[in-house]
This record gives sequence, C-alpha cells and structure tokens, in this order.
Amino acid sequence: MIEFAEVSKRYPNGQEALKKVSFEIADGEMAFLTGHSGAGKSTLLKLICLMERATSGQVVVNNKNLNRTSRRKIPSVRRNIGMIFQDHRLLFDRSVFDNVALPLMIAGYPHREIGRRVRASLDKVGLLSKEKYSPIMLSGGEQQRVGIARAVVNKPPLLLADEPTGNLDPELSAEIMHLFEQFNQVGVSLLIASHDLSLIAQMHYRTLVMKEGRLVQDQVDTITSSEEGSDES
Ligand SMILES: Nc1ncnc2c1ncn2[C@@H]1O[C@H](COP(=O)(O)OP(=O)(O)OP(=O)(O)O)[C@@H](O)[C@H]1O
Repeated sequence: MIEFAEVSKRYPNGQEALKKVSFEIADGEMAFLTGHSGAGKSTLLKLICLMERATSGQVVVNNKNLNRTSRRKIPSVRRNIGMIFQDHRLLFDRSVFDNVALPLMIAGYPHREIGRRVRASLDKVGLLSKEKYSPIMLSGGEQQRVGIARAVVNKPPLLLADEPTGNLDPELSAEIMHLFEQFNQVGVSLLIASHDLSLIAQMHYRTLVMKEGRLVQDQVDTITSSEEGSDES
C-alpha cells in the first residue's frame, strides 16, 4: 500500500525534514507514526498524498510511483486517500451534510448517489441525526467525527491521520481510535501520526518512531496473553 525507499525531503529553506526513510505498510495494515515535534511526521504524510514531493528516494502508494506522477494526475492519487487533520478543517458556513458531501461534489457524483453515500458515512460515525447542523453546534469530538466521515465518504483504501486526537480528551480520543479500528477491520489501511504515546500503547499496533527526520524504530506490538485476557473490547 505504501513503500518508502531511502526517501529524503529538504524544504526550499534548506531544512532537512526526512533523511533516507525506508518502510512499507501492507494492504489492510494499521500503523502509528510517532516522534518529537518537528521529527518529520507531517512531512512524511504530505509526501504520501502529494502535498509535498520527495527530494530523493522513491515513494510508491497504491502501486503508483509518486515520483513519476504529473501534477495533472494528483487528484486521481488523492481520490484513493482519505485525510484527517487535527483541526479537521471543516467549513463552518456549511451544514454537516455539505461538509461530508464536498469530496463527492468535487468528483462530480450524481445528486442521489451523494445523498446515499453521505448518509452512510455519517451513520458510520454516529452523526446521522445531525446532518443539518452547522459544525459550530457540535462538540470537538463530533467535529472530528465529521472530518472522518468526509475522509471516508468516497471509500478510499487508505486513510492518513495527522494528530487526529490532538484536541480531544482521553475518552474521546479512544472513541476516535475505535472508529479507525472499525475501518481497518473492513480492509482499510491506516497510518496515524500521533504524539499521544499512552494512547498508542493501549492500541497494540505497529509503531514507527521518528527522530530528527530519521525512522529510528519500527516496532510491531504484540499483545501478551495476560493483556489479551483483560481486554474486554
Ligand atoms: N513548509 C516547510 N518549509 C520549511 N520547513 C518546514 C516546512 N514544513 C516543515 N518544515 C520543517 O521540517 C521539519 C519537520 O516538520 P514536520 O511538520 O514534518 O514535523 P512533525 O513531526 O509533524 O512535527 P509536529 O509534531 O510538531 O507537527 C521541522 O523542522 C519543520 O520546521
């Protein structure tokens, strides 16, 4: 699903944000990306959705070599990726429904299909009853769930999340993670950048650790039998 081979990124001001980063995320895998502020997590996610380009090395996503993707083809690459941001980037002058519908409207889906898909997506995140609300009337956790509904509305095989629980308390953060697990259980691949080490530790997924632009640890978490026994979810 995602392959990085010796990927480096130097910004125009000379800042080296990624240094020879190599890893692979398999189809259907869910993994976390962590590390100190400025370690390069957001840059890594931006290379995957072509918000930035690698300076050297190779990035392959969904079997497409992004080094060779022309600007014209960027929208078709992005259609296969759902992006979730910490600040969720909702439009506050539009309804919840319209916010979630936006990617489908841009892609030119027929009106009826948009209605069907938006409602299915809102249902998945538990917000079907609030489709007419303005996002401003929702709590922080609900707003983040609208952002998630928007990211999954065209059923992308890959979700990228950049600090998706950064503004949420532990309980709401756990709820969001549970939603991600549900998407993963139906085959969606996820890469989630997060500072929240205690949340990551509770989740027992592979964790990529970055430090000063380098991938310094790639750890597959295995649940011990005693933890498994105490886990009721
Ligand atoms: N557009 C840019 N131009 C120049 N330097 C940048 C740019 N974006 C990021 N950087 C720098 O690249 C490095 C990595 O930044 P990045 O945002 O990827 O880190 P991060 O791990 O996501 O940090 P945080 O957790 O604080 O969001 C930092 O030193 C940052 O200042």
